[in-house]
Amino acid sequence: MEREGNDCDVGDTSLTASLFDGEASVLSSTFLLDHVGEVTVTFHSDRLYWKLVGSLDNTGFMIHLALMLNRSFRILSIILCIEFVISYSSLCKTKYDSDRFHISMESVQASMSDLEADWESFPATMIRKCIENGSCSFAKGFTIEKAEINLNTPGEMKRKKTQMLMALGVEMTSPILVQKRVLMRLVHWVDHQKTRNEGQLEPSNRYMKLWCWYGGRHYLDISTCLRVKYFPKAATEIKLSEIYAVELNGHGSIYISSLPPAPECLLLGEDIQMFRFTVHGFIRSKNQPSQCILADYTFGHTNLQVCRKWVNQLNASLKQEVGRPKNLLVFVHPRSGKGNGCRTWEAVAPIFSRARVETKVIVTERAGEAFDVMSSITNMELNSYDGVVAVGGDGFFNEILNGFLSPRFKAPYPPTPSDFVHVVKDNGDALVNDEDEIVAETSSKMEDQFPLISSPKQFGSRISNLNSEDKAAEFPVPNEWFRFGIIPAGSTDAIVICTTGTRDPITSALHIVLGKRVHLDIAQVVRWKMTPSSEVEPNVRYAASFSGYGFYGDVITESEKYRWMGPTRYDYAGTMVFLKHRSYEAEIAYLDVESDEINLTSKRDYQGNLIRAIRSSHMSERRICRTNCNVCNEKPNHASVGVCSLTPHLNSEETRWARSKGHFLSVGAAVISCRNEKAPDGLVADAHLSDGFLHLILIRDCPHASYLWHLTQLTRRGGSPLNFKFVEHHKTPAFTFTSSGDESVWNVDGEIFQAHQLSAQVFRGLVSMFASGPEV
Ligand SMILES: Nc1ncnc2c1ncn2[C@@H]1O[C@H](COP(=O)(O)OP(=O)(O)OP(=O)(O)O)[C@@H](O)[C@H]1O
Repeated sequence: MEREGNDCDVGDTSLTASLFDGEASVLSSTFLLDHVGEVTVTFHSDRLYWKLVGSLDNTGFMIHLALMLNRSFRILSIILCIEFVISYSSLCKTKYDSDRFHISMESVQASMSDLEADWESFPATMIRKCIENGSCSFAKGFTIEKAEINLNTPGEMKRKKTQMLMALGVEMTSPILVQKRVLMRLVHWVDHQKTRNEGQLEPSNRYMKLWCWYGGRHYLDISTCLRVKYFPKAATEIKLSEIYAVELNGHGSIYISSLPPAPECLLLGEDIQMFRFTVHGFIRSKNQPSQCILADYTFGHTNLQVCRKWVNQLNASLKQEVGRPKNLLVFVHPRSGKGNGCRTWEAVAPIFSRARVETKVIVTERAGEAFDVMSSITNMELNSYDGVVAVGGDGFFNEILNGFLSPRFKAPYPPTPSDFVHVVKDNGDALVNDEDEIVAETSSKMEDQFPLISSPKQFGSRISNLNSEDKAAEFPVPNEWFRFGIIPAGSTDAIVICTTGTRDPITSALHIVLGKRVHLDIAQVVRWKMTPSSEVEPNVRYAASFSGYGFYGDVITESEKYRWMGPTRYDYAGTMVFLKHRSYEAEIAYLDVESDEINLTSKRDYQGNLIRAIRSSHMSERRICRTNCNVCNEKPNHASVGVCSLTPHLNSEETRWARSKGHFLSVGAAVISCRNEKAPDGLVADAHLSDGFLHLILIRDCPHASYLWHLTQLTRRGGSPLNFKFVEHHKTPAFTFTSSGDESVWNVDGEIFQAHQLSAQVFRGLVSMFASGPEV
């Protein structure tokens, strides 16, 4: 086989951080493929290999010390630092030979004479010694590698060494990228040698591991070194699934750290001009595992073809990654949250362009625009997208969701008890989205001052548009392929926190371009209203996170008056509403579903509800929703098809209507946990993204102080907001609500919805999100 390339060494040169909006940092590591010393790349004409050895430079060392000193255990830190510095300096004094063999272990030093006497016999001698002595510990990824690494001798000598290594049977034969792991394998020469004949060593394949490198001379796994824990900023291995882009960077400078013996020279380095390519990936924040931090690895090589080959091969592999979007529709709400919508999009847009995801961006100019676009877009056009991205808050996402579902999702209205006042003639069979109803909905929304629809005329034109186009192209809902993404820019961002585990635009953007997928329950909330002609008029709204009446409705109404305050308006409005302490009379009927998990007590009186609440708070400790959540992935027992498969708990044989009646400070129905920065565990810590249940939380009228205590519990991590006598918590697939006397309004995903009579149900996993659930 023609041996076309070189064995190249790569030096980790710089770790720079730049802040993203004060929340996430962008990390950039630069590696260099050349004869520098730390990372080896063995390049064959048909296959590529490299080994990366990360380095902790002096800056990293100093930062590490500073961080340690900053911690509260000062004395301990100082002792450790002293130990560290002593060990560090002693390590720095270790000699190494002129061929840059980095020997740091005594057992290896014993072989120095072999090495110095006859370099070319060194690998063979060393390997033999390893076998004979059984000293694999020092040989592991260590000694022999260095024989390979040390090919920075120019000319004839290098060729000789190469030939010798090949003669030793160390030719790399395993194709890279086969295992969907990349960058590439740490070639481990001595691992399996005992089972093989001496002299016939073959490399075993290991995932790339970055060996931290102290002082330019010592290969040490720093995470265990000197009893000081160090987590390198660069990933220790990168899976192909974690790479979102690879691109050629053209000719440019690469900073190479110097590798002279003296430690002070580590600060020195030089820029070398060469061809470069960058692998864009991410690492996880060590404090917050859900948060992804961009990590770019830039490689340089003097030969452009080498870079091209790498880029092409990596891109070819990335193309085979399933589920990655290619074309997205993006809505940007410029005034969302603190008015950062556009800036947020600008910050993440490069991630999309690097990943070669096409985006059609619509910056909204008014409330309701995203709804109009989503509801009027033809199915044919929608089919050309892999999903829709909302750059904004929960309310904005809700608008897009409603625009998407209203004209397309055909489902029965929620079930109601037989005495529910407005039983619709075809209760259970009616489909919510016929044209007449959409028009009726329009007028109702106008009445509510809900801003989704600008004018009935405009909506009328949408309907005719749908009529002609929809017949041509089908757009099934639920739709496995089509997904929603949220780049958080709002005031609360509860949906994004629950689906990605963090409130970070970079993480959300990565979840989108990497094609993550998680199913999300959606609540259908129907307001029933008598028209002047005495007809019952339903008005449907979909909610992805929370619908609340009373306190929650009053807060949203009040906060709208203070929108100019930005996100602080919720605190201000919340305080005002809390001080008023208003309760509202209502009757709630909910479907009580028999299930092992949720039927915790047979008592259904007031006290019984208390017991249930306590037990369910215990449950929450055990079954928190997370990435690959077992509860969300559980298949329902009932094998139902079509829309019925979305309401598995309604099909359960053991269902009955239970009721609660009285004065309530609030009535809330949470689809998901609704975690946010104010309520770190959310309203319901054990709510799941896709279990087909609503969490009905009824707060009965109670003394002011008790209510304050309940609210305080909400703001605490590990608090028990449901563990109160006046709190009822029911896990249900459907409920109805009827108010009497003075009325509040409903707050549906942060938007006002007026309803005196309402029925609701949840559709399990109705939509898919570009997210993977929280890493908890
Ligand atoms: N260009 C616009 N101007 C004014 N309002 C808009 C515009 N675009 C969208 N909206 C409306 O603003 C409402 C609130 O938006 P959004 O949810 O993004 O912000 P927020 O209320 O600050 O955040 P959160 O919902 O997370 O608390 C949405 O319901 C949407 O209808």
